[in-house]
Amino acid sequence: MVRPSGPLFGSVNIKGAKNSVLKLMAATLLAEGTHHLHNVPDITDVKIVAELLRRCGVSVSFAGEGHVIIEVPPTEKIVPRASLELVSKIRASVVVMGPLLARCNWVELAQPGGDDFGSRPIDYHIEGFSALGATFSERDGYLFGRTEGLTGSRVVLEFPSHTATDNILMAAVLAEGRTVIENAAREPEVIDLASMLISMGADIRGAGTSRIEVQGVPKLSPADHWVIPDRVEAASFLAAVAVAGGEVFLRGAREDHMEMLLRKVASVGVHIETTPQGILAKSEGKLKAVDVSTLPYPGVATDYQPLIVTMLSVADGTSVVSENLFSGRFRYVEELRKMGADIFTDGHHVVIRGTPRLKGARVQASDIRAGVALVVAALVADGETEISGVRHIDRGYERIEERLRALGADIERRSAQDLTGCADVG
Ligand SMILES: CC(=O)N[C@H]1[C@@H](OP(=O)(O)OP(=O)(O)OC[C@H]2O[C@@H](n3ccc(=O)[nH]c3=O)[C@H](O)[C@@H]2O)O[C@H](CO)[C@@H](O)[C@@H]1O
Ligand SMILES: C=C(OP(=O)(O)O)C(=O)O
Repeated sequence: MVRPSGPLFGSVNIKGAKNSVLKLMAATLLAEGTHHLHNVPDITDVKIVAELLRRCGVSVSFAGEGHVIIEVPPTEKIVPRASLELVSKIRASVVVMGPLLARCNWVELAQPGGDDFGSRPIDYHIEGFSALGATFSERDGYLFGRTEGLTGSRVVLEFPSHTATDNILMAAVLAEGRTVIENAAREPEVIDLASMLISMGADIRGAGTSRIEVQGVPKLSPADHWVIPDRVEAASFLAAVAVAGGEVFLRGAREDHMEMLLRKVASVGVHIETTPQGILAKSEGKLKAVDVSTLPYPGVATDYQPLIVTMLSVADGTSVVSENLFSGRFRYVEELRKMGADIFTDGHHVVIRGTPRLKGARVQASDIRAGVALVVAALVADGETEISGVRHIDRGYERIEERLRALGADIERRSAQDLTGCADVG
């Protein structure tokens, strides 16, 4: 439940990146022993990957304050299977494939289906593993991968897929010989994964560029690694300040990870100051229209798109936002319309005619960023907004309502029983 709150003030600690930590947890499978991860956010997706690792025979314990201890057994004690129950909860579970194939020479994974915003195939992952010498078969909705031992090869990605790059990288570090990944994803989270793998003894060059070279090593050692800050979480708080106005310090947020977004947000009318400790965002809540296209990193990420559209819904003028990664990522637009946004979609474009205020409504979060975008919209919506499907937000945001409330937002979490008329309350 959100009511308009006026400007936001204060400081918020940006937590560890969801899209990094899930891969780092999977990467621990590559080395026997005790791994330590720090700055791990307390979010549902982390709990699901922890459960997935446990079912593979790994021990995962949460030691408090973002410290997670992962104990990986010898190869013969690892069970390289990921069940439908877990894979269907979190698509990112596909990233256990690379490490399990590399470590155990086989893997069994429930086929990840579509997602909250459309079809998300894994053909690039499979093509990459096949180039390294794995073979695959399918039965009863499960994928079976086998290899006599992975061998380095040249992998050319048709598109710089983020998790395909992570997955192939993790498979390649223990493969025999040299692997080159061409048209690799360049996201900061790929660099974070490569840094952790290098600290474990992997030989990787070029992470963060389109060409990653890996020289396989026979064995890796356990990791002790700090997760990078979550740039999408930082952008979410930034969007909240942009629409509500105020001055908020995003402690830990890294300007070098979100340069293109910061440029766009500045052109919308938000004043940004960067310091080594984080990013200061100031806004009078008076925003200007701007056109935006989503692209792989270093372009403006698709994960920011619902937040950008929400900001532009209350900006002065008409904007066009083009979504170039996921065709189905506009489901929340209908919910923004219920809140009075003057907005329509045309193929992979959304046209937004800004209005000064929105109005409270009963709306439904369809995915993680859509959910948080509706929370942001509700900060400038007259009356009360009831957002259901909050479980999507909890996938990647730690106690979002408490942290927004600490900045002055009027927001509370109610249980399903407290809310009326909602079929699906997260
Ligand atoms: C856990 C995680 O890190 N999730 C992020 C990751 O998802 P994810 O890694 O799944 O997204 P990809 O970068 O793979 O997807 C990019 C595009 O490639 C297509 N594709 C991808 C793989 C494949 O085998 N075949 C194929 O056709 C996808 O359908 C999509 O159109 O990057 C996305 C794009 O920045 C982000 O929105 C997600 O938050
Ligand atoms: C789409 C996202 O995540 P996932 O790929 O895990 O669904 C996201 O983080 O915005």
